[in-house]
Amino acid sequence: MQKNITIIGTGAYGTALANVLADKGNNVVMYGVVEQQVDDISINHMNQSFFRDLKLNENIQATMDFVASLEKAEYIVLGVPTKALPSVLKDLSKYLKKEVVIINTAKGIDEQDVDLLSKYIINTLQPTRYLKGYCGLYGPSIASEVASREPTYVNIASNDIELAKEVCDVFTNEYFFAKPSNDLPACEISAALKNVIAIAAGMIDESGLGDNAHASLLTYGLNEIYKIAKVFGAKHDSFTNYATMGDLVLTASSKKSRNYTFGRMIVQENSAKKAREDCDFTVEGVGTCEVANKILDKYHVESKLFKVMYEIIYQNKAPKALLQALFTL
Ligand SMILES: NC(=O)C1=CN([C@@H]2O[C@H](COP(=O)(O)OP(=O)(O)OC[C@H]3O[C@@H](n4cnc5c(N)ncnc54)[C@H](O)[C@@H]3O)[C@@H](O)[C@H]2O)C=CC1
Ligand SMILES: O=C(CO)COP(=O)(O)O
Repeated sequence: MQKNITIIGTGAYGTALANVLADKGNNVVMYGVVEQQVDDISINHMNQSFFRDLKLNENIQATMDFVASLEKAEYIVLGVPTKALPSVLKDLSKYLKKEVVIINTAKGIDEQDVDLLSKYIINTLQPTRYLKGYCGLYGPSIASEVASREPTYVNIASNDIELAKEVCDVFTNEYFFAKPSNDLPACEISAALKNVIAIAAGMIDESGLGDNAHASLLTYGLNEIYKIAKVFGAKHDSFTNYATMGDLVLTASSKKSRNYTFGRMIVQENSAKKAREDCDFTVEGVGTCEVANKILDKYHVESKLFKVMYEIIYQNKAPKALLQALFTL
């Protein structure tokens, strides 16, 4: 049945998911803060800031009016980067007037409490009494491929498995396949941490270490992610699904990944500081690397990989320290 869905954010992923949901026959409204993107979507049925001349589903509407965008919403997709969530949640708390299901796509960790992002979102919205349920959508899904209607599998994770199944039905169409998971901590911690491994993979590949080293890093990285996710209650069985292994393999191997590309820039410029200054696109792994370091301290978890990535990105350690940490005795 047709659902009323509002997507917050007219960026790459929000737009790709708007297309998925509209192709399924849902009513989709996008809320954006960049006038040129909002106009491009509603007038030209394109979002050329991210997808050049790709034609989007013509039924997608876009607006800069936050209150109007929420009017009919039954489901709200959070399609903004982690750092934009506090302001979006503040506005939602103020303007929500009816019950909604929240579907978060931001891949991050709550920096303030060093805890699950889902906890932060739920705790912020629960006092409104309009939070009907919460899911996270994670998986190997480069936005441009999703927008081009290339086949993609993701997990919809929720503590309420019946809700996860319901939301899977809302998203699944002939090229986008959503599968339910009840392991929110595994899916969301992995979705965040894999971006740091993707930066490391870009560094390893740009250093010309070869495919063996690349695969070794991914294996090492998946084990380190599990070690950290366990602290939040993640189950080992969940580490072969789309949100965990799938997204790690993709993001740490694809030249279309921004985190991976940023890792290559670090080696090209021989400085993470310089790469950060030159980087003008969203790289969630940079912020996540800092919170990951706080997790190691707070929960007394040891991780050579996350530690050295923190030192490289935040403490000016030379990029070659990654190779020394992982590939020397
Ligand atoms: N791009 C991709 O392939 C995928 C991205 N993701 C995740 O989705 C999240 C969003 O990423 P992207 O869409 O790629 O980022 P993006 O950089 O393409 O777009 C971010 C959008 O958020 C908007 N925005 C920022 N603050 C806002 C606010 N307060 N209110 C409304 N809109 C606001 C910006 O105007 C921009 O349109 C990230 O956490 C990312 O890791 C997940 C899967 C795939
Ligand atoms: O998370 C992603 C694919 O699933 C997108 O990765 P990047 O943010 O590195 O482009």
